[in-house]
Amino acid sequence: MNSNEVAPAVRSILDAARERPGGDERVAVEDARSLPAAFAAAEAEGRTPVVAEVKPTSPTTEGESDADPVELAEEMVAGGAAALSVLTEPEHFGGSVEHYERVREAVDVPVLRKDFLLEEAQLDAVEADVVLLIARFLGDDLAPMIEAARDRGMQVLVEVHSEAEVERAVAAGAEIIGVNNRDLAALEVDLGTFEEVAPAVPEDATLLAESGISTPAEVRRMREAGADGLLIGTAIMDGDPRENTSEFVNA
Ligand SMILES: O=C(O)c1ccccc1NCC(=O)[C@H](O)[C@H](O)COP(=O)(O)O
Repeated sequence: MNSNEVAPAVRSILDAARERPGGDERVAVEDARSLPAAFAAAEAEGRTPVVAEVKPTSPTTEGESDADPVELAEEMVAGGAAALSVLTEPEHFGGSVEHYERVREAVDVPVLRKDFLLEEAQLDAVEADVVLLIARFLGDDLAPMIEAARDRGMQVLVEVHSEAEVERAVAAGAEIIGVNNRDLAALEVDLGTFEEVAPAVPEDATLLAESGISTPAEVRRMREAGADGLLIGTAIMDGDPRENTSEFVNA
């Protein structure tokens, strides 16, 4: 990976990620909650599968939410979220592993650990149902990181932004794939990215559309393009998280 090809904010995120320590001991997750099963259950109940994100701030957000992550998470679940995503990146997103632990303890849906993981030991910072691994940043380390996460009992969401990255993700063994509409080189969002890249994802993979989804019409657009589920942060955090989640779930 050439970190010069990404926006300065992303370079700063990666520099911080390289410095972050791992856990003291190897974790083993015995009771990981299945993300595909949670999506299937939502579908069976007529809900659009939404992964609602607890995202206190970000490089593209003004200000920082000081709301309690557990209260936010409970509101999102009450609004019908099939799963949650919790930022554990502290420097640029206001997240923490403590937020993750408290949220996972408080809810019974699968919880994605959203971070910029670069080293195997960083998987050991907290027991997680699902971890995000970003194809662009892991290069040849993608397959060993997927294996290391699975060895610990975690599911893996592999994030891609192009057809070439889909091919790499599939070759590395990815079964849950998220197409990020946010270009990490320029931090611009284009929902056309999902429409362009989704056809390259194998039918049997669980496919998520990530980033920039801000209206029910955009949820429907992503679903028509093949999304099994949607990852939505900013548009749920902005205002009433329960009402916002419910609007997307019932899109
Ligand atoms: O959200 C950002 O500003 C951001 C900047 C740099 C790298 C990653 C970033 N976001 C990470 C994410 O994956 C999003 O939090 C997630 O997909 C939700 O996106 P959104 O619904 O647009 O908040």
